Amino acid sequence: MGKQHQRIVVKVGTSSLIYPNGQVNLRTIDRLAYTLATLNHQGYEMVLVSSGAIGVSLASLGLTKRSAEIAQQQALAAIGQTELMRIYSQRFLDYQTKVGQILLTRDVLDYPVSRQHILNTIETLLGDAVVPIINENDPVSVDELDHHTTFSDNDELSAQVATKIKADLLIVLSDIDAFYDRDPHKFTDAHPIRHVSEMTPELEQAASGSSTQFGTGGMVTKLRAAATIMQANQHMVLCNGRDPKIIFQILDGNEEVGTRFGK
Ligand SMILES: Nc1ncnc2c1ncn2[C@@H]1O[C@H](COP(=O)(O)OP(=O)(O)O)[C@@H](O)[C@H]1O
Ligand SMILES: N[C@@H](CCC(=O)OP(=O)(O)O)C(=O)O
Repeated sequence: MGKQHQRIVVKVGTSSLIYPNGQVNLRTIDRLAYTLATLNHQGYEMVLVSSGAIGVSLASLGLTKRSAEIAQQQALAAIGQTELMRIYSQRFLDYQTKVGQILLTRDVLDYPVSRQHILNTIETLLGDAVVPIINENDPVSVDELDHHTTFSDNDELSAQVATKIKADLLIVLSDIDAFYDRDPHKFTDAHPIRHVSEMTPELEQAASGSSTQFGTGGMVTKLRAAATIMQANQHMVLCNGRDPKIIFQILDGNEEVGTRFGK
């Protein structure tokens, strides 16, 4: 790895952005902004796929649990997305970097015309050294019989974006150090796997769902994202988002950090 990676997509999950007590983790968000802005100044093209709209909304409303009702969740996302972007644009501006918001549904990337418009927008933002911040457009994402607009998860969304914009690397920041041979939150003897060069049924069996309060997809969706990336002959690193400065180590070629997916 190293400097040949010029276009980087970073995905950050809710469990990195929200403390277990429900408060917004401003420390991580600040370090994320610092890291991406620094790399942007060094000439990397940085794209951020950020979850957290619902988590930030729950925090601002003083709630601890998301409602099971779809319309309620969509309303929460509508409230939280503006707050999330307010925090990001403020922090990135502290580091002299502008951000632009892009909200996507699956159909937008599936249809060639809308896909091309989105790609043009992202290219233009990157050309102007602006960091696109992408999330699913939750208030309009629904799965009905003949109308599939949802990504299963932001892990999937980040992999779709990374393949469409031909990113050199997708970095998935989670609340866990690496992909393990089984869920380390359930098994204390789990071992980290440092490099995955091909998907196997054993690896798929090792991945289970989220065991945190606010995360959604767990390792299952991260492994699916990795499969999408590897099919496109691209690369992905899964690592701990506690301190996003870990991204510097990854780009410096430190192979002891997280799990690398790809040849
Ligand atoms: N094989 C595995 N290796 C690592 N983590 C796993 C594994 N299987 C399940 N997990 C769980 O996946 C969680 C991360 O997913 P999730 O909570 O959805 O986070 P995020 O908000 O970052 O998307 C971990 O905290 C862990 O409990
Ligand atoms: N679009 C949702 C995120 C859904 C999601 O994929 O969350 P996560 O598993 O934390 O990456 C939100 O912003 O709350």
